Amino acid sequence: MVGLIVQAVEKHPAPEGMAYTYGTAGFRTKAEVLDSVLTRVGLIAALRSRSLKGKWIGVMITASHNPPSDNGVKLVEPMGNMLQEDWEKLSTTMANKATPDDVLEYYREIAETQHINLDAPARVVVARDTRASGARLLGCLVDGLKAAGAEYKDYGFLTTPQLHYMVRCLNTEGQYDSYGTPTEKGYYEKFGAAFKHAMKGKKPSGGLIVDCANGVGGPKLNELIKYLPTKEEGGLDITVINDNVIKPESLNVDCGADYVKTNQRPPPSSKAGPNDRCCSLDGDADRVVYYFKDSSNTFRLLDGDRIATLVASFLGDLVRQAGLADKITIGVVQTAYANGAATKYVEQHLKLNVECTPTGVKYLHHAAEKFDVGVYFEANGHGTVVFSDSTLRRIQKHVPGSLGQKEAWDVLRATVELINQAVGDALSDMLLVELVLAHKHWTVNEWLATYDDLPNRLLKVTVSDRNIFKTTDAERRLVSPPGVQANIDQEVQKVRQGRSFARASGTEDAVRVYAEAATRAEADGLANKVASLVKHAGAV
Ligand SMILES: CC(=O)N[C@H]1[C@@H](OP(=O)(O)O)O[C@H](CO)[C@@H](O)[C@@H]1O
Ligand SMILES: [Mg+2]
Repeated sequence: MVGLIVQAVEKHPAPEGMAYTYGTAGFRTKAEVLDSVLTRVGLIAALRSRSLKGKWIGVMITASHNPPSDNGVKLVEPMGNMLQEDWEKLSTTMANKATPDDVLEYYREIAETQHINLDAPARVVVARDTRASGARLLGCLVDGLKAAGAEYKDYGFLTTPQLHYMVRCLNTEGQYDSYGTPTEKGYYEKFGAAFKHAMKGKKPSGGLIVDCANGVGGPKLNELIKYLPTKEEGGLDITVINDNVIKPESLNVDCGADYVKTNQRPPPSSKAGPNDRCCSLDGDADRVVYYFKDSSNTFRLLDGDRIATLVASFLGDLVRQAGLADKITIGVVQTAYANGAATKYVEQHLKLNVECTPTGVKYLHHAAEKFDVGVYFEANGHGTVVFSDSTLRRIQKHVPGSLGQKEAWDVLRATVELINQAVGDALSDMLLVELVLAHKHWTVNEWLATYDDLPNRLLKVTVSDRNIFKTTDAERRLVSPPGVQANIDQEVQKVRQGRSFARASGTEDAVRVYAEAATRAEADGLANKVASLVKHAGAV
């Protein structure tokens, strides 16, 4: 093994002057400087699996919504969760080891400090999105896996959530909590059947246009459609657009969830008419946002906040109608970027608990796990619903007291199956939204009418060192640099329904400023004021 590790690391030398960090989205940067990282990640994945007695660990090669020339890699824990924080640190240190000897030494050090038996089995499952650099990076990863003596399964192209699904299925195979069959067909069958069952013959209103960002979600959605009830059977009428994976240079270019959310407009290629229901996935299909043009041709976005409120209200209704209201509590988890109107709607109208966490799916997921049913979404469309084990048992064991209760209970159980609980999944989330709209007999207009978003603005400010901006209270207040928060508070007081905060981005070299207020002019004015406070404070 020693010789093999040295050989693999020698084959993929680390470029000089690079500092890699395992961040919110794993390692992510220009694809051309990632070879050495992938080989080292192969070693880390093997160690992580060995530390968990040979449980399957996932490795996904993707850079999600980033440009085609980027790529990235992230590790997936056995139940399909994001990598544990202490292993993020080990991964970062390993990725920055320069020479084969340094790598080998650190490999042994991890084994010693983590009490890992290096002869124990290691199992790793791998997949990638459709980027041109994916095949080469897979080769670098496999060199690391082989050198560490890991058994590995390569699923080829998958969406990120599909890979999470495989990991969870492989680790629960044959157990009481078996998640499903660890094959692509198994994934489509599970979610297709759950959708059909939960729909209970309800008819969707109108068709759905799905923009797949020219990413891996395109071919996977085209496959999933084969497992859904057909249009003739009263199923969904889905039109797939931007599903060209033959030209990887078109990935995320003028299309996809990030484009739509950031630019607040449909992809230029969209031919949707007024009130046509549209949604966009991102490049690895773990995010989705809905939108439409209203009768006066105004663009209307239905983002992650809207999906969370829609789903929470539906689950609340089902739990009540099934006679489970006093046994199951539902909570909604958001970040500070959630629109204030969405938070108010959940608290005052849906009468559910809301928790706010720092940015990053791992924080939301963790907070959601504390509720019986935790609905979490970032405003940008990444999220899902998690059910605690005891809640799942309570639902299974429930004895409905009437025919009406039984109907709701049936739909509730099928809805649980439809939700990818391992991780936010654009395909499963999309089916969930379609399910709720069909059950409520709602068009996008009724969905939009549930509350009015406060006008808001998100700005990026470049400063010399963003790390001096430190926050508290789920990133909503600055504690450093001193005095800045007091100035922000003063500006917020000057506008109606004002709220604003500044925090250092975890994925870009910038400070993000968010502001919302009663009117567009007030929101823009507040954002600009706070941005200049940040700029000034960051100039030192
Ligand atoms: C305002 C915003 O959208 N922030 C994004 C962005 O994080 P930043 O730390 O804000 O750069 O990337 C994260 C990873 O994809 C995502 O989880 C998060 O929602
Ligand atoms: Mg993504």
